Amino acid sequence: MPDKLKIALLGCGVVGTQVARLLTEQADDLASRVGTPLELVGIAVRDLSVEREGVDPALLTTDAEALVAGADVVVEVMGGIEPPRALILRAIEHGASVVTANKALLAQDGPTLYAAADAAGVDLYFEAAVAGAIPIVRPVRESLAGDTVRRVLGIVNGTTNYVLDRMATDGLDLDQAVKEAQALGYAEADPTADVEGFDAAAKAAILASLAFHTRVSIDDVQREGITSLTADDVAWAAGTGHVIKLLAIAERNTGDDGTEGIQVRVHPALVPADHPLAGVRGAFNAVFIEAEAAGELMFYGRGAGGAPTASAVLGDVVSVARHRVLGGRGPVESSYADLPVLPAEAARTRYQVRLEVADQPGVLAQVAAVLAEHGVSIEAVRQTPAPDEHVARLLITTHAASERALAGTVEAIAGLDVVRAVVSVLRVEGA
Ligand SMILES: NC(=O)C1=CN([C@@H]2O[C@H](COP(=O)(O)OP(=O)(O)OC[C@H]3O[C@@H](n4cnc5c(N)ncnc54)[C@H](O)[C@@H]3O)[C@@H](O)[C@H]2O)C=CC1
Ligand SMILES: N[C@@H](CC=O)C(=O)O
Ligand code: NA
Repeated sequence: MPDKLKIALLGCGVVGTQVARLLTEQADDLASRVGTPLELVGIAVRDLSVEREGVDPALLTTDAEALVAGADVVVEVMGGIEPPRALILRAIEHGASVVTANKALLAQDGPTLYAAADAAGVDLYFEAAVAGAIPIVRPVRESLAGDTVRRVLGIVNGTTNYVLDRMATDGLDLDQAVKEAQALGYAEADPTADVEGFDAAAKAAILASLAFHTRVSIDDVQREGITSLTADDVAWAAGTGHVIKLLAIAERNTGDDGTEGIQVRVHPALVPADHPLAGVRGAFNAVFIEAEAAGELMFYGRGAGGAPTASAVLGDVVSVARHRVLGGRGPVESSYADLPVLPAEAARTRYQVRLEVADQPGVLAQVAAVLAEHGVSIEAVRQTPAPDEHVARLLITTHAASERALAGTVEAIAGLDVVRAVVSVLRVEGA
């Protein structure tokens, strides 16, 4: 048994500071759980002069390469693609186990890192990369390894969930709610990765790879953010018994030509108010899984923040450290299925389409005819009063239709003389 394990920490920001704190404060407990002491031997930072609360300045270094070369376990919480990618590969080359929270890197180039870890026989763990503190990587990779996952629906971005929640509860518009999220430290100064769905898309790619035993990169994920949503959309959703959530969706599906594959997408969707995901408020995350034998499962908790994310990182550190003490490595994600990622247009969903039309006889028949021509079946139509007596507002809910059919339908409806505006088109999920 090694007399201690040397831990190198790369990055000392929101997450890294908390990882350093927990490694120091819980040193005795961690040593007991692992079977040998964990010694934090250094922390790679950009700027040595920045004061970091609770962090021993003597541990700081700007030489990340040298730090990595001497470590047993490397914890990467720098973020971004380079230098983390090169440093992780270097750590693996030196025989170190790696723990990372870097979803952007894993979603872009995970297979290179997994292959390197396999070749070197070391662990590469990343629980914090998906839904922060929520144990989801390990349950999907290990606990559900004997089952067949059909579908994963996740609220995996805390910033956008907070923003949508504030729009729903207090009628804030998007900009106001984003500013609030920034003030509370949820959103970055540049919130693009959150509000445009890139962060959720990276997590969707990782989750889909694990759930379906295949390889999905962020480029395979159809992505739409929340920036086109208005306070009116959110209020309408409530009026129809729904809440709007930014969902990461990964599901098995069959393409138009009968090909079995998967679809992975991120977009805002109407979720029925009685669905478990509808109750996920504020900056919380949740992942809802439908598996053949297990049925429905939901994992809920904090998906962001220094301490919650550090909790997931430390859990991984203990796991990989235990493997080093006992010899060998832990379970890895299996990737054998080689399921194709099906084109987005073949995805089938129910939709709510809101229209403003001329309030005159025959309008409904014209709109219904267009839907019928495109093979889109209507589930319900509701007419609501409009401020102008010559205008009617229609809310059409469809049965499941393909994205392609719906897009053609909406284009044709927008071209009708009697249609003043297509106010919104939203998918309905989880019904
Ligand atoms: N903050 C959160 O709530 C969560 C973060 N993550 C992931 O954790 C990672 C870290 O995130 P945060 O701590 O929020 O970021 P941060 O920006 O607060 O901290 C990153 C730290 O790494 C340092 N750094 C960056 N490049 C460096 C370089 N070349 N050399 C030396 N130091 C360098 C920065 O100076 C900074 O101290 C990211 O991959 C992020 O996606 C994952 C889940 C939640
Ligand atoms: N920006 C993310 C946090 C990290 O995963 C979020 O808002 O959820
Ligand atoms: Na997690």
